[in-house]
Amino acid sequence: MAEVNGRYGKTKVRVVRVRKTPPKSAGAGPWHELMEVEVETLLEGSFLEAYTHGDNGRIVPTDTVKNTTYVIAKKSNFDSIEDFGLALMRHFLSRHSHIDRVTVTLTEKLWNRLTVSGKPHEHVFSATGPEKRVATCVGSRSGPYSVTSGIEDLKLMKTTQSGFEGYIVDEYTTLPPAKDRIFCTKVDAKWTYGAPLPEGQFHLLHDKIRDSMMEVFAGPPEGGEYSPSVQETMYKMGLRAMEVCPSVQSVKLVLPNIHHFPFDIGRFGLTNQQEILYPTDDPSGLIECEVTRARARL
Ligand SMILES: O=c1[nH]c(=O)c2[nH]c(=O)[nH]c2[nH]1
Repeated sequence: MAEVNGRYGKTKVRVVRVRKTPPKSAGAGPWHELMEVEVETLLEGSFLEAYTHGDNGRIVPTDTVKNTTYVIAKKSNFDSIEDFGLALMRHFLSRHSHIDRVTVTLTEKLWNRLTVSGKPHEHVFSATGPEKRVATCVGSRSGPYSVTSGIEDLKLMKTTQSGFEGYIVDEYTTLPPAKDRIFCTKVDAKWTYGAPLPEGQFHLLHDKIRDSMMEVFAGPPEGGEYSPSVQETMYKMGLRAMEVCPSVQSVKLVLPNIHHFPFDIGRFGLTNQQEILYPTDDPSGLIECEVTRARARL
């Protein structure tokens, strides 16, 4: 005997939504808002006879999943990818009683409103990147809905106030201790909200959490703050995110350490105080951390 489990849906559904609202001032044109998002929706439920017997009677076609993504984009007046994902998830759970669980994963490519002659333009935007906003919304019939939000591909570099010393030295160690080095990384941060979900607030919270983590990475504007390792800095970033947003239950960070080696200009009679460097993409350090809120004692 064999057991079967399966889920299916549509991936890489690309949606651009232009939200059109009335002019902000007399004589101005309508005010547009732009969102570009790639959506993946996966369904689980009582349709396994499609796998075992070729019976498609309980299959919502993946083509319909794609079309529904565009319809919900039009019908639901969402402010954030999280609210879009929740609307899509709720649609499938309420429409089809045999669907038990829906997972919607959204990746937003960011656009900035263009400033022209010092004024924000009503309907012209410039692409930013490679930073992306991401979210995964999971809804099951039996349990609470869950939302994990995050940032991917945000490249950061700190040109001082970082070092790495005091590590294990053995016969294979060549790394010199550093009191001053470059700290360059590409932030992948994911945080999970607890119940009740902050629906309608995700956009604001994203900015608040992102800012709080950037503040920790950077330190104060004058003088910054010394980072003794990627490990310590990312732990503090996770802690701060939970501090500024009480509904965040855990934060997971994955930070590569993108190495920048000082180029040896000493050979030419010049000194190099972390001024002339060569970056290497491969290999990089890869450092992960998950910080979870301690449960209150009963
Ligand atoms: O912040 C760092 N953490 C490490 O674990 C490590 N290892 C290494 O070679 N350089 C660094 N830097």
